[in-house]
Parts: sequence; C-alpha cells; structure tokens
Amino acid sequence: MYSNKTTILVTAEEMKQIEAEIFSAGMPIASLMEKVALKTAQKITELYPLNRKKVSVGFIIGCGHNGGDGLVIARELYHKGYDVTIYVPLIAKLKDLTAQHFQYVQSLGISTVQNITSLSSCDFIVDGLFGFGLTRKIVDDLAEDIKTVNSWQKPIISVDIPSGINSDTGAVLGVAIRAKYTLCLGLYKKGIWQDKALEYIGQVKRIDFDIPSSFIDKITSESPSAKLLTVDRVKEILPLPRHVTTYKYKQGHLLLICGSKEYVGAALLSAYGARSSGVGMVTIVVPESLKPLINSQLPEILVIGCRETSLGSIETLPLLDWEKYQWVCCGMGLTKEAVSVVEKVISSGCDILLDADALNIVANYYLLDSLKNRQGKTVLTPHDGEFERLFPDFSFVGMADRIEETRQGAIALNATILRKGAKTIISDNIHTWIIPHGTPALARGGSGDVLSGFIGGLLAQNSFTDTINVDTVAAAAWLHQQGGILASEDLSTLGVDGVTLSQYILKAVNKLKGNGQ
Ligand SMILES: NC(=O)C1=CN([C@@H]2O[C@H](COP(=O)(O)OP(=O)(O)OC[C@H]3O[C@@H](n4cnc5c(N)ncnc54)[C@H](OP(=O)(O)O)[C@@H]3O)[C@@H](O)[C@H]2O)[C@@H](O)CC1
Ligand SMILES: Nc1ncnc2c1ncn2[C@@H]1O[C@H](COP(=O)(O)OP(=O)(O)O)[C@@H](O)[C@H]1O
Ligand SMILES: [K+]
Repeated sequence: MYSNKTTILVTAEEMKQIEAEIFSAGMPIASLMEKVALKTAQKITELYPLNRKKVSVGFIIGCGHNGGDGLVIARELYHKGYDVTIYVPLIAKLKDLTAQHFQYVQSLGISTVQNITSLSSCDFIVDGLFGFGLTRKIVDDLAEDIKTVNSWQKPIISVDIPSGINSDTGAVLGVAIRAKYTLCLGLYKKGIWQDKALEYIGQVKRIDFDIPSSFIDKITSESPSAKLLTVDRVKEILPLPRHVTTYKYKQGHLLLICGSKEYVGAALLSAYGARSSGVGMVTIVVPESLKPLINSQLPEILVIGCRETSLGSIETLPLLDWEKYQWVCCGMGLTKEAVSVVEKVISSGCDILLDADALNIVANYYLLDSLKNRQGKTVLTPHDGEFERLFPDFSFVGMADRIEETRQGAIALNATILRKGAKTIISDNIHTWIIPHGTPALARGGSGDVLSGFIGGLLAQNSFTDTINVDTVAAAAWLHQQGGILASEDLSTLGVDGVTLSQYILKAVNKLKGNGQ
C-alpha cells in the first residue's frame, strides 16, 4: 500500500509539535536548522547555478528561525561564490540562534544593508522573513518593504512559505511576498495549498529533512489531515489492470440522469466523460427530444427518453430498475425545475453523485435532511457558488480554512464532497485529498459536466473493489486536471473544450503506464 507520509499537509501547530519531537529525541535545534538550510541552499544553487558569471543574491532576514535559516543559506551561498547582501529589518528582536548566525555572517564580512532598496540590484531575492511563526498582520515599514520587493518583479525564493501567508489558511496577513519558488521545509504547510495562497506561492518544492515517519504519525494520526494526491496513488486507485476474464457488467453500469432542451451539451459532455472512464455500460435518461442526438454521438450508450415539460426538462422519470446500476449521476444540465427527478434519485437508495442543478434543487427545496439521512452513498461536486447555496446558514461556511470548510460540508451531509476550484479538494468526514496540479484552461463551461460523468464511471467500476469513494473521486479529479494540462500543452490554454478534454483524460490515463509502471 502506497503510504507516503510526506505528502501530508500540516498546520503550524502540528509542525511545531513534530519539530518538538525531533528536539526532544536529541536533535539540537541548531543542528536541524543547519541541516535544513544546507539542503535549501543546495536546491537554490540548482535553481540559480553560478555557471561562471557573478550571481548576486539579496536576503531578507526575519527575527525568528525562518531568519535563522535564511542566514545559514546566505553564509553557504557566500562560500560557494555568490555575491551575498543581507537586510535584517527586525534586528532589534532576533531570537538567540538567529542572532548567533547573524553575528557569524557579519564576521565573514558579508555585507549588511540598512534598507530594502539596497537589494534592488540583486539577480534574485531569498525571503527568510517569516515562516510558520507569523502570527499577525504585517504592517508599517515591514509591509512597505514587502510591497517594494514585489514591485521589482524579480525572482523571489521563499523559505518554507511566502512571508505574509498564513501557514494554515493561506490567507494574506496584510501583505505577502509573491514568490517564484516556495521551498517548503520538511512537510507541506496547509496554507500553501489553499486557493487564497495560489498567486503567492509560485512553484512549490518540498525540502526533505528526514523527519522520522513515526513522529509524523504520532502528531497527525489523531487529526484528519489533508494530503496531496500523487501519481503513484492514482495508479493504485484506478481499476487497472483488468482481469482478462472480466465482462462488461463487471466493469460497472452507470446511470446518467441529465440534460434538457436548454442544456443539451451537458448531457452529451457527461456522457463523453463517462465514456472516458471505461465503465462497462452507460444508460442515460434524457428528455425524449435529446434521444436521437445522443444515439448519433455515442452509439454504445443506452438512451431512455422520457416525457418532457414545455420547457424541455425531464418531467417525470420512467420506471427504472435502480438495482441494475452501481452508480447514478444526476444534475448536469437538468435545469432547476426537475425537482421530482432529484427527489426520486435521492430516495432511490442507490449510490449517487449530484452535480450542478441537482445541487441547486437540493438547496432550493431544502432536501438536505433527506440527503443526509438517505440510504446509499452520496458524492456531491459543487463549485464555490453551489457550495455556498448548499450551506447558507451553516456555522462553518466562510471559515478561513477552505480545506476544513469542505470537510465540514462532507460531515454535515454524510457525503463525499469534491469542491471545485483552482486546487480541487475532495473530502469525506475523515480523508481529504488536494489535487496539486491544475490548469485554468478548465475554466470554461462543460469541464464540470465531463468531470461528473468521468467520476461516475470510475465509481461504478470501483464499486467491485474495496477502494473507498473519496479515493476514486480524487483519482478522477486528478486525471481530469491532468487531461486539461496535456490538452493545453498541445492546443494552448484556449483549446480545452469539453469533448477535447474527455479525449485527453484518456491520454493522461495512458501516460500513467509511462510512470515507471
Ligand atoms: N524550530 C526549528 O528549529 C526549525 C524551524 N524552521 C524554520 O523556522 C520557522 C519557524 O520559526 P519561528 O517559530 O521562529 O517563526 P518565524 O516565522 O521564523 O518568525 C516569527 C517571529 O516573527 C515575529 N512576528 C510574527 N508576526 C510578526 C509580524 N506581523 N510583524 C513583525 N514580527 C512578527 C514573532 O515575534 P514577536 O514579534 O511575536 O515577538 C516571531 O518570533 C519555520 O517556518 C522554518 O522556516 C526550520 O528551519 C526547521 C527548524
Ligand atoms: N482556474 C482553474 N484551475 C483549475 N481548474 C479549474 C479552474 N477553473 C475551473 N476549473 C475546473 O473546471 C471545472 C469547472 O466545473 P464547473 O464550474 O462545474 O463547470 P460546468 O458546470 O460549466 O461544466 C471544475 O472541475 C474545476 O475544478
Ligand atoms: K519565508
């Protein structure tokens, strides 16, 4: 079982406790700082190698151990031949270890300047101002310094976390460094993966410093932690390789209930998404008038046309043999008037995924209790607007920690929630996955319809395995983003329409074979 502990996201408190375990086990604080900073310095020389020409580096040094790290890095780059200048705005309140490093750096003759503008001629900047010890808003001169550095549009490498970013919620505390690289120390801080931090973190790299996994377990195993989903984990979750003796019904039967005259494409795109999952069978329930189109576009899909309203929505569902289907996906392009359809799906007792208008209907008709207490598993795939509509007056809505807010939603509705966004969050009441890589190319109508069908198809297949739903939904979201990334590489950010996306998801699946399988 792939159980990489270092993809876990930790809060400042958890990191402090993990480091306290390291210190109480005998590792001197100064030694850990030295080890961490040496590895960080090494990474910086890889990012900005000297290659014979002079490279000048400006350091912003804080008063805490982030500053201590920065000073050790400054010293090491100096010894390697970089032109180093340091600026120590909080010189009046340096912690002891930081003060010692400052004294040594000065004894080496490394130049210390009195104001930030003296760094403006450096090739790049290292931000060792604040780490996870930042506790309050950055104001006054320090805030001005950060605005000044950002204004230079120069590469900034942030040690541990961009200074000014709350390491739990990702919120900007007044003002924050806009980093080109964030070199996260030891374990990923939770704030780095919150959508709010996205425009400040740049490219994130983790600097490993051999934290014993028993210490990580000891501190984090009690609390439900979020983790980054990695390619290795996705490979484990996918229903691959197939048994040679399999047959189509062993590969799952998915029921899609979606579409309307107004939103024909949503039904089509959900079906394309389902097709890309490789699910054994797909049955789609749509208003009668959509039937010929679906049949012509996706000949392998069984189409049940049903009576439609004057507006072209599904009026009533026909009698369905619900037992036949491993999963039901409902809502894509359904319109908000198909209330009885959603009520029937909720009371069907099947395992269901609700998206788009089905979510709006649940919100508008207060079906939350019937959702929470229903038989069968529930997956919800709201974007932020749908999420807020679902939980208008719940205490957790609007909390600073968006990852935790999503988990609270999952608990409230006894469901697995996929929260759409630049960083997709997938959570049930215990497990939370973050999809680390994404592309804004997906920010267009139809991407979500493809996603719902694709998730449904994977869930239907994995219903024959012991894979938990939150893992399957996360793997689907990971492949959906990867499909978008691959498509934008070939067709540009503007070229990732829903049909193209559904085809590139398969390229993303195929690429997994290349990952050292
Ligand atoms: N522990 C270890 O050995 C290791 C730790 N590691 C490194 O240390 C970092 C954590 O170190 P840290 O705890 O010293 O916190 P850090 O962010 O450096 O400084 C916070 C200081 O700033 C101050 N301050 C806060 N807010 C402020 C504000 N708005 N405006 C002005 N001042 C403000 C506050 O002092 P205060 O003003 O509250 O008295 C506090 O003392 C961590 O991110 C990692 O980089 C790694 O190297 C591994 C080894
Ligand atoms: N900036 C972005 N970066 C990455 N993914 C995005 C971004 N914007 C949207 N997406 C993804 O695109 C999809 C949009 O879904 P949704 O808003 O439901 O679209 P629709 O319902 O119109 O198909 C979601 O999977 C979301 O995660
Ligand atoms: K920093």
